[in-house]
Amino acid sequence: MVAQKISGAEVSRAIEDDLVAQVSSLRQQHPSFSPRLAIVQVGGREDSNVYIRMKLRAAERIGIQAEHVKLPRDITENELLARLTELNESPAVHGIIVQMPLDSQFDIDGHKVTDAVSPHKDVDGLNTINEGRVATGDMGGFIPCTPAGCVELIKRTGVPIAGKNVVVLGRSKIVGTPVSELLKWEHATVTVCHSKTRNLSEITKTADILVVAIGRPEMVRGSWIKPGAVVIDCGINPIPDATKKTGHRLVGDVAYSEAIEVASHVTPVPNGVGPMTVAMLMKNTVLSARRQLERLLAPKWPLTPLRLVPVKPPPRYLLKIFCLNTYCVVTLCTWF
Ligand SMILES: Nc1nc(=O)c2c([nH]1)NC[C@@H]1CN(c3ccc(C(=O)N[C@@H](CCC(=O)O)C(=O)O)cc3)C=[N+]21
Repeated sequence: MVAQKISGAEVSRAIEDDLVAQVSSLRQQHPSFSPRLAIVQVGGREDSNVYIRMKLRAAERIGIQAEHVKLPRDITENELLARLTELNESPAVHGIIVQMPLDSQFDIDGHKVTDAVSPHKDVDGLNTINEGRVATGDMGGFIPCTPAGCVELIKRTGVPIAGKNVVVLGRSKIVGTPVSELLKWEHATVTVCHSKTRNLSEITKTADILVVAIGRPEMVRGSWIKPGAVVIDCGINPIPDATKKTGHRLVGDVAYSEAIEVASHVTPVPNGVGPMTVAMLMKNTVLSARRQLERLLAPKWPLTPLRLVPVKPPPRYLLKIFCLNTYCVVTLCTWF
């Protein structure tokens, strides 16, 4: 049996076409409105540059204004957090992502950074609030892009997820953990494996659907895969290849040529999960823009007049003086 290749490139194009239509209908209703995405990069990792370029190009194709906020390697944590606050507060920005991993001179806490992005603009779905929503089955926040792309690809195979045995290799914040939760809420029975898991290949052989995100080139061999399984490969590993102009080529975490002989469906690398990550980021950005527009236009009566006046509560000492005054006046009035 030779597996079917699941083309992420094709599916992501279809998603983009749909987004183009959504953006143009938004523009028709509100001509001055444009969805806007800020991509924050600390330092200049070569792989991040490539991914960001992919995101900028996709945004341009769709009609999303993307802004590449490039910050130096020696930026401090506080400066970075301040920059994120500015973007959170800017009404023109609908989506914010901080490209991971940070290429910083300092030891910046990645969780703190992703949590500094407002949950309303967290189109990467990495804020703890959005992660928590996904974990508890509330899909009303933002769903992380690579995991959302994986689920979309599985659904497009037509293979039902409910009741299936899913094995996820990897427990990262960005892929392994959220993809296992999404599939759990799609009613699969999910096993999560990681670096300390014993008898890995025995467990992967039980998977009807195998999702791999471990970052080791071609680690999953054909013999690890159950015949007829769906295999989703999230790995992107450059390996030296003298025949290429760049001196390297990309391989996944799965040995593709072996998997294709055993599985029913396999995602290739490149043109598998990678383009889906980008498409889902664009989808979340358009969703975020629409939500923010709706919030802006929602009728706020009877609070509207109050909102028009920026009311600041008076300082405590003024309140005290006011109370004391009232007390004196009332007391004096009762005396006379
Ligand atoms: N906060 C954050 N959000 C991310 O979404 C995020 C991140 N950090 N860190 C790194 C990963 C990786 N990632 C990819 C984006 C595009 C391709 C992509 O388009 N890949 C092409 C090939 C690209 C190439 O030629 O190198 C493909 O697979 O066909 C892959 C991977 C986003 N990531």
